[in-house]
Amino acid sequence: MAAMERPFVEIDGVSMRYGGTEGTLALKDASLNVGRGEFVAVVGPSGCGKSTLMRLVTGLWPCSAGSVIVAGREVDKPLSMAGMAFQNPTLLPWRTILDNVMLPLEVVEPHRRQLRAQRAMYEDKARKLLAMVGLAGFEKKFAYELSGGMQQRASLCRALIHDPQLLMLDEPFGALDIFTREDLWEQLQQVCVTLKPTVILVTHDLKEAVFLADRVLVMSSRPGRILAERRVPFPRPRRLEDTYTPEFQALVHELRDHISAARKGEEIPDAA
Ligand SMILES: Nc1ncnc2c1ncn2[C@@H]1O[C@H](COP(=O)(O)OP(=O)(O)OP(=O)(O)O)[C@@H](O)[C@H]1O
Repeated sequence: MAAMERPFVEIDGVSMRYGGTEGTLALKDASLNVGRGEFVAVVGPSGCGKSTLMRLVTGLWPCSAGSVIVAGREVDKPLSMAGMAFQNPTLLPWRTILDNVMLPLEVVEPHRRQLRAQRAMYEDKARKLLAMVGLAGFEKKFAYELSGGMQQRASLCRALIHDPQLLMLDEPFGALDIFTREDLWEQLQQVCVTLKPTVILVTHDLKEAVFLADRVLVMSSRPGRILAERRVPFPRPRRLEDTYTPEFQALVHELRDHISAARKGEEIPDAA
């Protein structure tokens, strides 16, 4: 039998308290693993610690207890290998869209070293990513000239430009209308099928979680920990029409029941 591959992200017994011993306990004894190339969605009640979990995995905050290991290494500083996109696209207003997308290349090695000599190659790559999300022709525009959805697509390209092995998405489509959001789900799915990064997506949208993820993890109310997980059995590529099937809707409802129970501090016994 082939040896089991070590998970790409290993979170073991992590606790996190903001603001000293009397501060807010955001996470308590949270554990989860994510396989290399796996797409995991994290859902849960508001304020349960989802964004905190993202900050720990990317090394933006240290954990108070437990360990976070990514690609076999303990995370003890910000992870440059991760690509990140958040609810707010945070594009720099004085840079063109192309230059915004290329920003991580100025920071992350080995790209930083190679950028000057290979600028044309990197620009070509940025253009291809922009084209993949429907932004061909907008390279020289500034953020204020783009709609919110277009800015969000550009921020997704910026998260992907340095071929991140790990993609961390914290409600990246939360501020968008449903049509733009669904459009971006399909584009993100396409990007993931092509580039195969390991992805952790935080979302409040259960349909989004089931459409995109290989596995959905449900967190408890604060202090957060993983209460339940569901593997999403639907084959890829998934189509928006699939979201109307009884199987898809049943899974969304099951996750909703878990979150309702979590909000009341209850736990649904695992049927599996
Ligand atoms: N910088 C901070 N300082 C102090 N407390 C914080 C800080 N960031 C988050 N918290 C607290 O930690 C808890 C978890 O916050 P977090 O943002 O991780 O939750 P979340 O699940 O992402 O929330 P939401 O779903 O509403 O976005 C909350 O009670 C929040 O008030």
